[in-house]
Amino acid sequence: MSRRMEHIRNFSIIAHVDHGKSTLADRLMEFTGAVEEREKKDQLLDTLDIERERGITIKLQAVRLNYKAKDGQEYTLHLIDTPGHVDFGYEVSRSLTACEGALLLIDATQGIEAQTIATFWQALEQDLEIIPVINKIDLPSADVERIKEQIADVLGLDPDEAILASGKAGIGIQDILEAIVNKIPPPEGEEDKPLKALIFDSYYDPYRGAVAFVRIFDGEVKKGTKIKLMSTGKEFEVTEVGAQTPQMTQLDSLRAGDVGYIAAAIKDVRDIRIGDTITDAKNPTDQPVPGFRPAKPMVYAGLYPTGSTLFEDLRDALEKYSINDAAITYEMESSPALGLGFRCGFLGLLHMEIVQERLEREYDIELITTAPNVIYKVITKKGEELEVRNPSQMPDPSQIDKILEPYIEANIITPNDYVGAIMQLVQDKRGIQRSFEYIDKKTVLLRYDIPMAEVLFDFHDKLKTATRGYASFDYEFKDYRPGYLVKMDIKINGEIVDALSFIVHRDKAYRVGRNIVDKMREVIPRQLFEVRIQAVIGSKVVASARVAPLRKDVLAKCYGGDITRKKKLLEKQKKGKKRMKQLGKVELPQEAFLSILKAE
Ligand SMILES: Nc1nc2c(ncn2[C@@H]2O[C@H](COP(=O)(O)OP(=O)(O)OP(=O)(O)O)[C@@H](O)[C@H]2O)c(=O)[nH]1
Repeated sequence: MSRRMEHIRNFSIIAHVDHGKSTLADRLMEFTGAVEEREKKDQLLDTLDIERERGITIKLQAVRLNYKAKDGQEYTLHLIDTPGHVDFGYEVSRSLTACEGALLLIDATQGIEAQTIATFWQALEQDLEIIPVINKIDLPSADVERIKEQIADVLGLDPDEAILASGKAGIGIQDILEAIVNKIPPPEGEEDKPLKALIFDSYYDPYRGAVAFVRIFDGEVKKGTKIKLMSTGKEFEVTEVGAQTPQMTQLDSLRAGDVGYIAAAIKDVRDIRIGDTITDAKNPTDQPVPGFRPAKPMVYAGLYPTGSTLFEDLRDALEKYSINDAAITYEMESSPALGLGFRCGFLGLLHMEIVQERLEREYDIELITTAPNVIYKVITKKGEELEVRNPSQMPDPSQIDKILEPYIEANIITPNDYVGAIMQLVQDKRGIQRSFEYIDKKTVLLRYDIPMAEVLFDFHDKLKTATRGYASFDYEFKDYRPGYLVKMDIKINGEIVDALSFIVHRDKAYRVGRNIVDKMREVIPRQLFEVRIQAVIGSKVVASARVAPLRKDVLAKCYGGDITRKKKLLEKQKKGKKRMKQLGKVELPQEAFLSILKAE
């Protein structure tokens, strides 16, 4: 190891949502002079507006800090940010691979929560040096002793090693920096070996093209280096390397142990795959960083243009949008009911919401989204295995041997008073309890296997309601298991609307069918004729309802006189129509497509 590398430390901050990660990161930058107080913007690490609004970190980034330690030495610290949501779990694991250590932040008023444990395990798997930090000790309700017990009992770490801190009040900041320098080992690797760089994040920059955030394990990269992306074999010439300080700052080179960015006039962000290894095209490494896997969508939904948006507008918007989001997949799909649109794959529901919101806001697109669904695997009687991403494409039951559905492994942490309510809720979601463990006198860690389809929509909300917001929840994909599943179709005035078909467990089919038609009756506006809604399995009607026809024309109320009033009324009607889709004669609002999700 070179002397230079002895003075580098690479670390992340891991925490449950809202335990104060961004605030602490800002404080560390401020303390080390990376940002002046006056130029400090609200939470610098979260760049996109939408993230700021939602208070969630989506894109990983890496900031270089210079710290003069008490031992008199100058250190280069790389703070690697990790996304705070379960949809981005793979990205979290990749950014941890780029580090040698992690600060495990625990809110002193909340204690250990589900995501604390999930990220702790991820950090352990990567063999990171973990420094526990008890945060928000400035709050009167901080209970440091309780947190210390949890650190010992649940995480098996030495509670005396925990640093007491407050990102907000600026307490313990220097202690944290000293611990980073003294406890986290410097990076290993060799500058003389062929280039080996792990991509842990990417983004699209209008000037630089697609930019890769990397950790260099071996070798060196600089402007002019011909690089190769190992998963695809594609080659590019580097135009710029640098680090965020936190501004994008150009450097002469990045060498073993460093963290920074590489730009190489790459037009498509999909060429920069998170987890992939970059090497020198002329002198390649023989061993990529292990653990690469392509981003895999877990949830699919149909996106269809509506209102004044045309199919071409949506296609253009998706093309532009996906330049900046390598995780989204989309392919054209044609629905007899909705016309031309796209079947899009997302990492999870949050990812889907973000995409939808950004398409609407940044590209001025009006959309109808069909209910999201998981990917089913179908084993046919002939023994073939099919992947079904759109329920309406489920093969005929006579050809199906088995349908398999994805399961997640969920961790729920809750005060013991709510255990009964949670068990009830999870049972209703077809969950299977795996373990039950007290993590302190009043707090329980429950582990379940639950079909992913059951937690897709409102599980988190229901859990929060059932526990008055006290329980926390985290999950990861586990495996595929056979389920007693059937396809349910919805008929509107006798016609099946393919975009409303979905897969349901046989035991719940009647209840769900009933609830859906009732829900749809509420949301479908009255029209000039009767609208009949039926839920059917094959040819069997499970439930039905009707929306009575409108009697009066809306304008009839105006007695033909007042023009402005008439205009206003028409205006109002137009607005109400915004997210409607015409199906033959019937108009369906967006809510009707999502009724399925609320029909449990
Ligand atoms: N009293 C007090 N409040 C804090 C402290 N640190 C953060 N907060 C507050 O806690 C809330 C969450 O802080 P963030 O820094 O946004 O938390 P985060 O963990 O980055 O949240 P995500 O990015 O959503 O994961 C904010 O309202 C902060 O002002 C602290 O040390 N003391």
